[in-house]
Amino acid sequence: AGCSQRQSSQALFAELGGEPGISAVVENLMYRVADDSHIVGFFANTNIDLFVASLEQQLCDISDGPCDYQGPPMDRAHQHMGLDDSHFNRLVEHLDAAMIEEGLPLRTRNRLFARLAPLHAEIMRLQ
Ligand code: HEM
Repeated sequence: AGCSQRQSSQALFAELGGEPGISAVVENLMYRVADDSHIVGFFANTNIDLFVASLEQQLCDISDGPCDYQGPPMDRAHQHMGLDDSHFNRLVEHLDAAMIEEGLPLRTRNRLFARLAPLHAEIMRLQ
């Protein structure tokens, strides 16, 4: 019981492995996106280095890490891309698979998804 109490009070950022952990997950995610013909087209004109840096910063920020997300709000960042739930769910599946492969336990993955879930409405707002 002592252990789980300590674990539940640990910042999500630390559970994710800090910046190296987040960056490993994001890199793993990008290989999966690159291999997925259902969504890779959205990134055709994207500067991947900038995208990766921005996503890492956002994940650090929402996991209570020492970062301030400096990118555009999620509705503007994704406006008029024609995204629907099939694209969103695919990205979430890849993110989960990436976190599993990087060794993150269910509870950590679920904690991150709980913080990403509210972004769904924002991302879909201007489609
Ligand atoms: C929880 C879901 C998502 C999160 C947290 C997220 C996060 C981000 C972030 C942080 C950026 C960078 C904004 C910038 O600095 O310019 C971004 C841009 C982008 N996102 Fe997402 N995104 C999500 C869902 C999706 C989905 C489902 C797709 C398509 C399958 C997608 C495609 C893109 C593309 C193509 C860009 C780059 C736009 C550009 O080239 O400037 N995103 N997203």
